[in-house]
Amino acid sequence: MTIAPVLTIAGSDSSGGAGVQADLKTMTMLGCFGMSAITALTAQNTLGVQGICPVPAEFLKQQIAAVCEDIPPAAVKVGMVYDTPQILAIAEAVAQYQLPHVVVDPVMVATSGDPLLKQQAQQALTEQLFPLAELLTPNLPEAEQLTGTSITSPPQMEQAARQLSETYHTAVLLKGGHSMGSCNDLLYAAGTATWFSGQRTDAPNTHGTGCTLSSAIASFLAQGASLEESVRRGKAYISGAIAAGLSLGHGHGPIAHNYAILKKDHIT
Ligand SMILES: Nc1ncnc2c1ncn2[C@@H]1O[C@H](COP(=O)(O)OP(=O)(O)O)[C@@H](O)[C@H]1O
Ligand SMILES: Cc1ncc(COP(=O)(O)OP(=O)(O)O)c(N)n1
Repeated sequence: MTIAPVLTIAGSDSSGGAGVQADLKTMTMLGCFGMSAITALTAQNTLGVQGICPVPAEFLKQQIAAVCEDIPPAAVKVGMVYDTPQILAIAEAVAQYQLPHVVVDPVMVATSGDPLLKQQAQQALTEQLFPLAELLTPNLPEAEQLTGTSITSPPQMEQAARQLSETYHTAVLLKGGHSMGSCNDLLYAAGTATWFSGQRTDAPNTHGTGCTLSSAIASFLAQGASLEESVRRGKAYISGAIAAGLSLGHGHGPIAHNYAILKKDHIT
């Protein structure tokens, strides 16, 4: 029996909705073998982030080496990274192990408003990590911060995705979850813009949607799908997991990663 191994390099979310926990659930549900190198422990729930305990860069490197020297991943998702030494360690590992299909979710601030990346590390993230990615998956606030522009319309989304793609020589999926209307995402790859439309589910429970989408795309890439097909299937998975209507916690609750095997009546 063979199964595509996928590595997530990301932070731990104690409440299980985002970060490494969301990534491993996603990879498992999509038929991959999930592996992890943890950048930070967060004390977090649906109301916000109460604490962050970063992992030393040397130990992060040791985790990545332990995985790559034994079970080489077929794709890698990079999520929350905390500081510049961690970013340099990841960039070094990507080069050293020639890691394939690197999907970088530029997590800067949680939806709760809590910062997850040290402010001084943004330059290292864009200069060291972005150019190594096959795909970047910013949300609208992240794309606004990265381009220094305001993005409030589909043409502005196209302009921003193109700017990021040309600056960092990589494909960009600009996610529309933070827009007011439909949840349409834009893939800009090799000079071509492709829209992936999505109906908005009118519910506050979207904790971990970005983590889930990026690890779903990495999972499909690991299984040999093209970038466009991976985004299409990732979008279908995230839409179903949100629409399932899981309701947990007192704030922005998590989504149902295992919706495909749950009976609707059992989702509370
Ligand atoms: N309420 C919603 N209904 C349907 N899809 C959503 C909703 N919120 C976000 N999405 C989708 O979830 C994915 C993650 O997007 P987004 O929430 O913008 O990212 P992030 O979690 O990084 O802030 C995108 O495909 C987006 O369109
Ligand atoms: C440990 C950890 N990593 C990433 C996030 C951000 O998750 P994301 O899916 O981008 O969005 P929200 O959950 O903030 O809506 C996180 N919260 N924790």
